[in-house]
Amino acid sequence: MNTIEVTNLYKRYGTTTALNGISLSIAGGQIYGILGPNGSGKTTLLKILAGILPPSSGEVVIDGMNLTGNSDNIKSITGYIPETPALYESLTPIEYFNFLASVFKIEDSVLKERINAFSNALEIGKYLNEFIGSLSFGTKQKVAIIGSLIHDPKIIVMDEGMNGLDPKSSKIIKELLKDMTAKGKTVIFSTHIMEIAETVCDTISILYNGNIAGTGNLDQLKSEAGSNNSDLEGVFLKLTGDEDLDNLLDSLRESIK
Ligand SMILES: Nc1ncnc2c1ncn2[C@@H]1O[C@H](COP(=O)(O)OP(=O)(O)OP(=O)(O)O)[C@@H](O)[C@H]1O
Repeated sequence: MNTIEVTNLYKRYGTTTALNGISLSIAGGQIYGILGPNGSGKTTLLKILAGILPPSSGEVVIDGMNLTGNSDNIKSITGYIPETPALYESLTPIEYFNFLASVFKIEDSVLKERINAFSNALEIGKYLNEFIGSLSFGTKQKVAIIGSLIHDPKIIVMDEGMNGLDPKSSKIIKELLKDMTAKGKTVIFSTHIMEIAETVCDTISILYNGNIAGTGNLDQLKSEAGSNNSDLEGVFLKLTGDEDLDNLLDSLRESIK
């Protein structure tokens, strides 16, 4: 069974159509990448999948539950890492994790074990009692990631969640995501970093102007784009309209000489 079925999904903000009737099937136990140029609808899609933004129309079924009327249940099985961590600056990470533990009813001993394991792996032990507002962007991102995983969610939704992480932490998170999918969990994440998408994702969907421009593994995307010799960047550019790239570069070079 697919963990997530999206059918004919639309999201409109006033006169802007951010998602233009997209359909997707996301099988469980895989890492699913959402790529797309700026403004193509990635954040909108991920927020809808995380149950924090209502669609305008269309159907989303997650783990057998229709999103409409079940967003609380869906939130309880989902961990969402936003593009920019929205954390309580006046709490310490420990206070923030304790708050989440009370929301998700996590036992003390389990909570302690998870905090220890995550904070050792991501090397944030010395910041656990500092105010979140005083932490660097990358450390806040680590706190947000730990917070989103603290209730052991079945589905992890990351919006450019590896932004700001140093190479070691990024490697640890990538390995952790692979371990999680090996245990049957599903990870959906957006990124602009082709290397991450290419090395981590089992399946990739490329969004363009609120539509799906292509879906599949790298080989399937290459044949969809008709560019068998390209890497993911080449495929991405092909599927998202690279026709005027040379003209844009030429006129830029003209203007800076
Ligand atoms: N709250 C909002 N109100 C009005 N328009 C919005 C809102 N959020 C997003 N949009 C618009 O919807 C479209 C899709 O935006 P979205 O943030 O989903 O794209 P994205 O692919 O995540 O972009 P980026 O790569 O820049 O983060 C854009 O045209 C954007 O301006």
